[in-house]
Amino acid sequence: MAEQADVIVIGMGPGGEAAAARLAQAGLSVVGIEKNLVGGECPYYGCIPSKMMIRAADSLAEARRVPELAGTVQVAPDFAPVARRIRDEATDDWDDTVAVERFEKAGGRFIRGTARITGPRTVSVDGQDFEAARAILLNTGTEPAVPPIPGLAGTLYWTNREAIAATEAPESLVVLGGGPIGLELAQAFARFGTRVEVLEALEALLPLEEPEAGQLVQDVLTAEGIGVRTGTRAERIDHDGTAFTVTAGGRTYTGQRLLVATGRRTDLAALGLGSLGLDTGARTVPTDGHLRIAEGVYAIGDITGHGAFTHMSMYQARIAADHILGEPTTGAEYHAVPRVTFTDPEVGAVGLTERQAREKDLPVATAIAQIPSSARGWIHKAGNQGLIKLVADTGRGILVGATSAGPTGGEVLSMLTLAVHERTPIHRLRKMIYAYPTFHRAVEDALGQLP
Ligand SMILES: Cc1cc2nc3c(=O)[nH]c(=O)nc-3n(C[C@H](O)[C@H](O)[C@H](O)COP(=O)(O)OP(=O)(O)OC[C@H]3O[C@@H](n4cnc5c(N)ncnc54)[C@H](O)[C@@H]3O)c2cc1C
Ligand SMILES: NC(=O)c1ccc[n+]([C@@H]2O[C@H](COP(=O)([O-])OP(=O)(O)OC[C@H]3O[C@@H](n4cnc5c(N)ncnc54)[C@H](O)[C@@H]3O)[C@@H](O)[C@H]2O)c1
Repeated sequence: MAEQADVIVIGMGPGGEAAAARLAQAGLSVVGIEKNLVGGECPYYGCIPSKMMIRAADSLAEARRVPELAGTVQVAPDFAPVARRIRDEATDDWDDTVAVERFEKAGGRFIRGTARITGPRTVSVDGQDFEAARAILLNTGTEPAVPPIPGLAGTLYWTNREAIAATEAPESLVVLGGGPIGLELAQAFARFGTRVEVLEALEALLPLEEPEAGQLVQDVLTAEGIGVRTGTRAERIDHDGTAFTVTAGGRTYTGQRLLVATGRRTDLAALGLGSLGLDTGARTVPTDGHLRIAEGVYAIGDITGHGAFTHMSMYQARIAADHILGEPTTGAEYHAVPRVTFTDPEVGAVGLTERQAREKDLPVATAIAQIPSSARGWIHKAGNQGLIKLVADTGRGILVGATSAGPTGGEVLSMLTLAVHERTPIHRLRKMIYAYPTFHRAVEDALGQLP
């Protein structure tokens, strides 16, 4: 006999956890099922601990800038406080007791296990059956995608999970993948003294973002002593018990550790989506405006393919929960998705890149302002690399995309996110007052270059 609930939440990543708690607080009976840790990738292996590592690494980089600005300083990196902070403050030693109790206090029923959908309303968890009267909500996220490179399987390579749990910075590290995970961790470890090589298969770092941003990050990483090889796909991995050797493009790269940061994968087949008549071979699930994938079945987060970000998971959770509760909701909009890669300089972006805008056949104009040429960038001096790039739709006279790279580039992004989200006319943006001397005044410089 299946146990009844109003809502069954499968996978409690950031959005699933938030939606499950909200629905329970609203008085629905909610079963939340999680096979690993409540909260998902972000608090235990992703955003939060990686940003703690980056915060510490950036403090070292700032200290190293002192000679150019303010005298002398001796820098002796120690990874122990970072590892301790990640273990004690971020992850509670990878223990989710507090999160489980928070959900239970909200009125939810928690089940630890791997769930599988068995029908439009039914779910099975390791032999235990549940039936949802109102909705099933999927938030099962992604796992590291490990490419089938000869020699890799069976070695003790790192994914983000092992890198985040590191107790010391390795002497040397080869990073496969020049996306956000690879670059954030490459720079953080390098600033602690690790000798780092980054191998990226495509011709640019951060290939999904503007090429100017990828080039900027490549220049900065190279200047910091990180080896960056673009257009370099790993062909073979050897491990002799102490070091990894990666063969790529006729050369070899050696590291005490190997970080595989080559993207993420979903496993929709294992979730039982076939029982809903959905394509189990797909990497993501198509959702309607209210995040439904079938009548009474909702999906949120990375599996929806609208951007693998915690803020996307939380945004979609709000809409799905509103809809399940029958509250008014306008549906999801994706024209102004912000994202920030927390390298130094931070690379923030929103909406379309120039290439995406041209692929949509929009009448496109672009403008770039360099941060070092702005008053604040010039004052800032050491560590001032960055740029603002705007992508305008000249037909509608609005910004459809923007990149903000630089010191606090992710914070400067906020005004650009608002402009793209609200489709604010460019002539209105030009009439705003921009505080002097801020980094965001470079936005005004770039606006001035648009036709
Ligand atoms: C190193 C790193 C750094 C990142 N930094 C940032 C950042 O700075 N900012 C940002 O916005 N994003 C960042 N991300 C991305 C972010 O972590 C994810 O987008 C975020 O966690 C949202 O994912 P999700 O909601 O889809 O679910 P996830 O967080 O992936 O959680 C899904 C949960 O579902 C569970 N699950 C899966 N299948 C089942 C099943 N069948 N039964 C029961 N449970 C199941 C899993 O165990 C997991 O706990 C980072 C990711 C990584 C790896
Ligand atoms: N700050 C943030 O918001 C943040 C930080 C980290 C991760 N994330 C999220 O997590 C997701 C996954 O990040 P990611 O960096 O793993 O994935 P990604 O897909 O963005 O980047 C992976 C990179 O690896 C390269 N690659 C693939 N196979 C390769 C090979 N064999 N050899 C060398 N390079 C190879 C790809 O060309 C790509 O550039 C991102 O899409 C992002 O949404 C976000």
